Amino acid sequence: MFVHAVDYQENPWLSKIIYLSLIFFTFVLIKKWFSSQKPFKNTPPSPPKLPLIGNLHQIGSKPHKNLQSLAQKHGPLMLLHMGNVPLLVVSSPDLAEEILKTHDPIFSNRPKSSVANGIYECKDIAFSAYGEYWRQVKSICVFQLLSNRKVQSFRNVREEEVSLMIEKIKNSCNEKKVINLGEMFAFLANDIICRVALGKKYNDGEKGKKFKEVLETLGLLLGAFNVGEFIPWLFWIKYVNGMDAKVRKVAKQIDDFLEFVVEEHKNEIRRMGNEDNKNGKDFVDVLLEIHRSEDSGFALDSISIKAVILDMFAAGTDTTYTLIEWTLSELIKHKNIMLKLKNELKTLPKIHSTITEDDLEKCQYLKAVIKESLRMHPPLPLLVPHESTQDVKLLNYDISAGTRVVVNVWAIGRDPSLWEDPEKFLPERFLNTHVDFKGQHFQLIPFGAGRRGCPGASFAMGIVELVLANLVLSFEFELADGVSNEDLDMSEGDGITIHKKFPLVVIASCDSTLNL
Ligand code: HEM
Repeated sequence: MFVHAVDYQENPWLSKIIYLSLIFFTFVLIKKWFSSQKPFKNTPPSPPKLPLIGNLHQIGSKPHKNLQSLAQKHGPLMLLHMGNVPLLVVSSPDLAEEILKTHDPIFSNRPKSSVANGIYECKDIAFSAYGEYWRQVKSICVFQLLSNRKVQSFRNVREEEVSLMIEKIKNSCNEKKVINLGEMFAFLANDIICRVALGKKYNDGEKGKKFKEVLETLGLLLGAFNVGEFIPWLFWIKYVNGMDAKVRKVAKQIDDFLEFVVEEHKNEIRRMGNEDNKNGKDFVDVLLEIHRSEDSGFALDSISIKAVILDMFAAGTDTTYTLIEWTLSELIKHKNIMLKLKNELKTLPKIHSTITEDDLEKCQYLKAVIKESLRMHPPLPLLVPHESTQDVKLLNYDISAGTRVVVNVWAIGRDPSLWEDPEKFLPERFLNTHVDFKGQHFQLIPFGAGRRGCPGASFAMGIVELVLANLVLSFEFELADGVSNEDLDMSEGDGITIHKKFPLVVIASCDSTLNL
């Protein structure tokens, strides 16, 4: 076969056709290139970003504060780029409602966390992907572990543990001992959750003590920055900087302890012959019952049981104790508010040596104080990140599937267009209003809202109200080292849960006006 060379000069039409085809082809290529670079999407305003890292450098150690400053410049719906990952930052109640109510099903996924994945393969409630598995474990949590009836059934546990703590503080009064209340609240929250979830405190033995320490490490790891989650080709850094090894170690320690607890429960049930013979079922009992039950229609395997139990500690301890610590700190700092609350507690129909939960229903000022504390010091200032599963429009902006979303609850709580004097602690603003934290009023959503909202709010409130009421009624507090109460340092620490930077350390004296 022989192909002739074409003489273009002899055939001018052919050269024109080739020339036009080339122009057309180049035009198509350029268009394609541009559309792959810029999909002509109307994306929300973004701060300028750096190559490779995007806006990662603007997050800092206090993300809620830095994101608030950025939102003040770029608006309440802002798109950042964390390396390769788009991050939508929401800082107004209306937009929070769009995410957590109007488009809730689209935004109910969680981004994959390599730490949670390394512990129980994200089979817990907080980190599992939105889907059938999450729906099943969340519904077990809402209806069988943390329902109002179940929370009520643990009332004696709360009252006993709070009484024990009050006794401990009373004993320190005579000697004018300096006490670290921050630490006491952490032990209290942990002990209550231990008894409710595992059936006993486990704080005497080595295993229990170690578990508390391991949980603290887990909290740090969950809050630690893992660059590989944002810049995928840097995935190997976690192997070099020791993060992967730490996660494996913590995972093993957690599993050793929870496996031991679950086995103990199984043995006890075997000994009794039937789980129904057991008085007062704890969470492990309830989960084992579902595991065994054939008609629940859901296979709860042993990893899921341990993952759900772990969630109760990881999500419930830190958040609850930090709220108690911030609220008491605000009360100590504001003498007039402390007095007003004391007076409300003293007017309860009957003063017991300790207040019980029945009395608390009537305490409107106590409830207002706690709401004000949640407004100013939401324990999780950025909610837990959500992730969109479909493209969606918000305020006419295009939001792509796979975008991470954080709601800056802290910034909403301090927005001067929503709250008068937002930097002042004024519980009165919550008297005579219906504004509550149960996920209906988007200016106050410290527990989130919608499908992914916190299932532990009433459990936590049961503890927080009881502790504060008893402390305020029973004691006067002064700060150690002669610092005046008004000068109490209210700086925030770092981490996903915001604690006080310096724990609340006080000298307590028994309130002389009470006949205790
Ligand atoms: C003052 C105490 C507490 C606060 C402020 C709090 C706050 C929150 C927040 C903001 C979320 C994420 C909501 C979202 O993603 O939109 C959450 C989720 C969760 N909380 Fe709480 N929480 C508290 C106590 C508790 C307690 C005591 C428990 C259990 C004993 C608990 C269990 C959970 C669980 C399992 C989730 C995950 C829900 C899901 O992803 O579907 N929390 N909490």
